[in-house]
Amino acid sequence: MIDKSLFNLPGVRKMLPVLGILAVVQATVICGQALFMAEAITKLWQGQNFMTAVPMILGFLACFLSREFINFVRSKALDGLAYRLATKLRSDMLEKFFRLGPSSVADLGSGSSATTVITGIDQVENYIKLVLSKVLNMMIVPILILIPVLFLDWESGLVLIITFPFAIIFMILLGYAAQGRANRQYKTFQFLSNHFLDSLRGISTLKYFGLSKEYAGSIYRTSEEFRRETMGALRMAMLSTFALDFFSSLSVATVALFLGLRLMDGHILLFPALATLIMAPEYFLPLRDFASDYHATLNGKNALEAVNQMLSVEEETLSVLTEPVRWTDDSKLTIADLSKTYETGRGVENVSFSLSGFKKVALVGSSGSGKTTLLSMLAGFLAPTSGKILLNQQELTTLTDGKYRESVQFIPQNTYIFSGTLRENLAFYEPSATDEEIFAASELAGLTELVKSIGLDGKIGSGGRTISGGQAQRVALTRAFLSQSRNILLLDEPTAHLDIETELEIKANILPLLDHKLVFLATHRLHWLSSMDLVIVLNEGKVEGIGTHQELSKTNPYYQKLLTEMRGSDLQTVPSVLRLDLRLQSLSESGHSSTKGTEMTENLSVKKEPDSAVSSLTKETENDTDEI
Ligand SMILES: Nc1ncnc2c1ncn2[C@@H]1O[C@H](COP(=O)(O)OP(=O)(O)OP(=O)(O)O)[C@@H](O)[C@H]1O
Repeated sequence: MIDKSLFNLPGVRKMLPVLGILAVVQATVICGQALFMAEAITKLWQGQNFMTAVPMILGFLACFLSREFINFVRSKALDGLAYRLATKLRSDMLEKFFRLGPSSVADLGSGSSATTVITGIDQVENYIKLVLSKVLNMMIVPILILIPVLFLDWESGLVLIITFPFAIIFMILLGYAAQGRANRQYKTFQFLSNHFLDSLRGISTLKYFGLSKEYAGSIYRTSEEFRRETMGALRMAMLSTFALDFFSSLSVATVALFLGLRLMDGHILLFPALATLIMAPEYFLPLRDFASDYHATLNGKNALEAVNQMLSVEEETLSVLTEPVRWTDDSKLTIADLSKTYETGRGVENVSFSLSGFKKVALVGSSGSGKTTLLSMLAGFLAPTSGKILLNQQELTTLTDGKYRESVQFIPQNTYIFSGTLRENLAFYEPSATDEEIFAASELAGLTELVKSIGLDGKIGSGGRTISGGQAQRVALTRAFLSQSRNILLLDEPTAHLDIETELEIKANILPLLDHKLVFLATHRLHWLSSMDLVIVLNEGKVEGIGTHQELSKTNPYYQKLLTEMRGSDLQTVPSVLRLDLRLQSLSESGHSSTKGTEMTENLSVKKEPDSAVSSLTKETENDTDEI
C-alpha cells in the first residue's frame, strides 16, 4: 500500500503524528455526531419538546463543522507537503540528469526520463496527498468507532469485527493482482514514451525513406498495448473497489437487519440502535475511501519507484579537482589503458597516450571505431570502465569531474539549440559577453547573416525560429570563439553539416582558435590532418597507431588505407567538375598521367580559380598525396 521509500522523503515522518492526531479527532467527532443525532431523534421520537433536542442538534452541528474543518486542515497540510516534495523531486531529478550526463540519460531512455519528471512526479504528488491520510484513517478511525459501538451494542460490534478482516483480505488479494497490472501498465507507458520521442526525433529520416506510415502503425500498436494494459489495471482497481463496497454494504445491512429485528422484539432501545446504525457505515468509510482512489495510489506508487530508480543510478562523477583546469604549456595528460565497454560489448579498449603542452590531436577511424566514445570520455560525459588518467600529476579514474568540465568546451556532432534568444544560445559559455564580442565571434563562425536577420534577441529553438544543421554548427563554433577561460577544446566533426566550400572557409577561422589549447578533434575529413600535431588512429575500438600525420602516412598501412577512404569521401562532397580535377591530379601523382590528362587538369584548374575554397581543398589533397 505505502511505498516505504515515502518515509525517507523530508517532512513525511513529521506529518504522520499530525495526521494521526487529526484521525483521532475525526473519529471522536464522527462518534459525537452519531450520538448527538441519535439522541435528538430519540427525544423527538419520544414526543419531547423540540427545545430539549436543540442542544443535541447544536452538538451535532458542532461535530459536523469540526469534521469539515479537520478535512480542510488535513488537505491543506498534505497539499503543501506534496507540492514541496514534488518540487524537490523534480529538481533532484533534473540535477541528477545533469550530473549523470547525456550517455546515462540515453541509457535510462530520454522519453521515459521526460515523462517521469513531468507526469510521473504529478502522480507522486497525488499519491502523497492520498495515501498517507487514507492509510492512517483506515488504521485509526474504525478502531475508535468500534469502542462506542461495543458499549452501545456488542452484538453489532461483533458483526463489524468479523466482517472487517474479510474486507481487508479481499483488498490485499485484489491489491496484489492490481499491482501486477499497474506495473505492466507503467512499463508500457515508459516504453511508449521512449518510442514516441524517438519517432519524433527521427521523423525527418522516416519521412525521407518513406517509412513514416509504417512507423505510425508501430506507434499505434504500442499505444494500443498501453490502452489494453490501462484498461486491465482499471478493471482490477474497479473490482477491488467493488469488492470493498460489497463487503462493507453487506456488513452494514447485516447490522441494520439485526438491529431492526431486535428493535421490533424490544431487545434493544431506540437510542443505542440508532447510534450504532449511524456509526456502522462510518466504520467502513475509511476503507471505501481508500478503495475509491486505489488506482491513483497504484500509479503514484509506480511513479515513485521509477523516480527512486532514476535517482539511485550510480554516479560516476568524482569531485577530486578543487578548481577548473587551466591548460598551459606545462600541463600534462596521461591516459593509461582507458577502456569503455557498452552493454553490447563494444566501445573502446586499452587506449594509452601521453600529451603535454598545447597540442592539437585528431581522432580518426572509420565509422564505429570509437572516436565519439573516446571524445566523450575526454569531455567528461562518459566514465571509463577501466583505466587510469593522470592530469597534471593528479590521478583520476574518470574525467567526469565537475571542475574538469568547467574547463572544457565541447562541440558535438549535433549541436543542441536551447529554446531562447540567439544571444543566450551564443553566449552559452560566456554569459557576460558583450554584444560586440558576440558579433565578432559570430562573424568568425560565419553566422553574421542569421544574427543580422533575427537580431540577438530573436528567439530560436523550439517555439522560435528553426535553424538549419549548418547554422546550429556555426552557433556551436560561435560559442567556442567567445569562450576565453576554457582552453581544453573537444570537437566532434565540427564542420560535418557544412558544405565543403563553407567548411574550408570556416576552417580558416577555426585554426587560430585551436592555438594555445589542448584540442581533440574527431574527424572523417582528410584536410584537417595536416593541421594537427598528433593523430590517434582508431580501428574497432583499439588504437591502431599514434603519431604525426606525416609519420603515420609513411609507416602505418591502416592509416594509409584510411586516408584513401577519406580522400574518396572528401571528393564526393565536391562538385562533379572539380571532382574530375582532383581525380586527374591524383592519377598524375600516382604515375598514371598522360600529357592529355595534365593539359585537362590545367584547364580545369583555370576554370575553378574563382572558387578559392575548393582550390584550397585541391591543394591540401595534393599535399596529402605527396606525403603518401
Ligand atoms: N550508447 C551505446 N550503447 C552501446 N553501444 C554503443 C553506444 N555508443 C556507441 N556504441 C558502440 O561503440 C562503438 C564505438 O562507437 P562510437 O560512436 O564511439 O564510434 P565513432 O567512431 O564515433 O563512430 P562515428 O564516426 O560513426 O560517429 C560502436 O561499435 C558503437 O556501436
